[in-house]
Amino acid sequence: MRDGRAPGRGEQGVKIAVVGTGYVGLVVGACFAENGNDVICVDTNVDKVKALKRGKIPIYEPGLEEVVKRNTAEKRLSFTTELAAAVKASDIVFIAVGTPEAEDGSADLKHVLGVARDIARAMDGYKVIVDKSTVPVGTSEKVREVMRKETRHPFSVVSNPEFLKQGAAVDDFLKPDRVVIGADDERGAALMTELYAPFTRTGAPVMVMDCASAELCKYAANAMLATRISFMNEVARVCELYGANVDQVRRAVASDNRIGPSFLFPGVGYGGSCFPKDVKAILKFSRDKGYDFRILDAVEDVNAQQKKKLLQMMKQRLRSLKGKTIGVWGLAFKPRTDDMREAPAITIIEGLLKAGATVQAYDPEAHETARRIFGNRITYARNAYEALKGADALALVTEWNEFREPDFARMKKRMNTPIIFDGRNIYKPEAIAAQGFTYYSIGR
Ligand SMILES: NC(=O)C1=CN([C@@H]2O[C@H](COP(=O)(O)OP(=O)(O)OC[C@H]3O[C@@H](n4cnc5c(N)ncnc54)[C@H](O)[C@@H]3O)[C@@H](O)[C@H]2O)C=CC1
Ligand SMILES: O=C(O)[C@H]1O[C@H](OP(=O)(O)OP(=O)(O)OC[C@H]2O[C@@H](n3ccc(=O)[nH]c3=O)[C@H](O)[C@@H]2O)[C@H](O)[C@@H](O)[C@@H]1O
Repeated sequence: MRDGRAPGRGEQGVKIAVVGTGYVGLVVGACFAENGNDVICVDTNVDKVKALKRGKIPIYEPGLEEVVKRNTAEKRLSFTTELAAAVKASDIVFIAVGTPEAEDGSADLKHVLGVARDIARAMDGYKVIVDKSTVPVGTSEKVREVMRKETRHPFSVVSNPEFLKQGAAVDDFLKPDRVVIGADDERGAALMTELYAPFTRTGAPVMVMDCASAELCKYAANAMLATRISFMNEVARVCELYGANVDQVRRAVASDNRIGPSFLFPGVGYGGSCFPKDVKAILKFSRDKGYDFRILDAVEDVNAQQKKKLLQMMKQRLRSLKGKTIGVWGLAFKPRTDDMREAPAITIIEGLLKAGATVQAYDPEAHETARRIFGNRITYARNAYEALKGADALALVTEWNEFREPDFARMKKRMNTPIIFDGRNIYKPEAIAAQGFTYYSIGR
């Protein structure tokens, strides 16, 4: 302990280390500091740590820069590559490193278990080791085993899955719907409940359970949300076959209190770093025990088809894509992030290029990420209108706010032919037709 106090919340808050300073770790570290705790963020990426020390945030996440800068200035938040020193200086150590998809679809635990081993080697007394990364059921036990081999000091292993969404991460973390704490001993559970007390003043429940249940909560929640999306994408397909309007169907279905409105928007399929890999992982660890999670097989399959949907629509309506110029609005997997992991835009753009089209793309935040994927195989416009210069059609892939009410006359002037393929159903078909555009959307 840095000041000899018992672990837990004192006048200075809790001493915390967060290992892994990515989309989750940086938000978690900054927000715990915001609530008065003393946080050291650790990452092996030297450039990232250097940049953070200079106050440069490596990702785009609304509101994060302000929280990081304030807490760094007030010396509650610091950054390092030295894991051992950070562990020694902390009572609670969060593991927030990546758990990418392995070749067989399982979550690759090499980073999590490697960090657990390094933490154990650095221990100098009782610590709570908290797994924040999304990990399959049974991982807490694996973490315990790895650590027991390396240290004689006592420790608690806690599973504390994270439910934040990119683009709203700071808000989601500061005002969670619930906090899940998986703990197999009371000491760890009590310290974690105390740590989260300031986040649950508005009445959000802290749910304490065994580690296995906590680990499964995360996958069940993500898989349920992914299921709703694939379900509505299938409803949209049926709407197309019968000339029904998926917007009207969605609103009516959503108004049932038992169903609710969230995550029922049809589109170009779900992307991001989590739904695709987490659906695959739950399928895999269910199958490992001989259980076939059939619904999720379908969810995955529907999503893979849906990612190609806009491309198929363009191929069908424009006849040939060879030699055509397509303006693409939106590259990130969702608005308010620069992240393109598993983004539908990748499938769509690769398909367009393969078919011989030229792509002029615009995204408010994701150009740097996109350059690492496409290099100069596409062009990056300075604004939404520039992406339409001489375009034979617009493909709207991500529903950034700035695309919702564009200057249609200006768009038309820029385009070769005024055709819009809307992958997110953000425009009203009648209104667009009145502006003189030919308009195609999903399930309407
Ligand atoms: N991105 C999201 O919105 C959410 C992600 N999660 C889960 O949180 C975990 C982390 O995800 P992201 O933050 O998106 O990943 P990320 O890839 O953005 O960040 C991971 C960070 O860990 C660092 N790292 C890797 N090995 C390390 C080591 N040995 N020591 C120190 N640092 C190390 C990397 O350099 C990187 O900065 C994953 O399990 C993910 O499924 C959970 C909820 C939301
Ligand atoms: O485990 C995670 O990493 C996180 O995964 C998702 O968060 P995130 O991937 O950041 O973004 P979402 O808002 O869930 O969107 C995921 C994808 O679904 C798509 N989506 C979402 C909602 C909808 O109605 N339709 C739809 O196609 C989005 O466009 C996006 O591609 C979950 O919402 C978070 O609760 C969870 O913590």
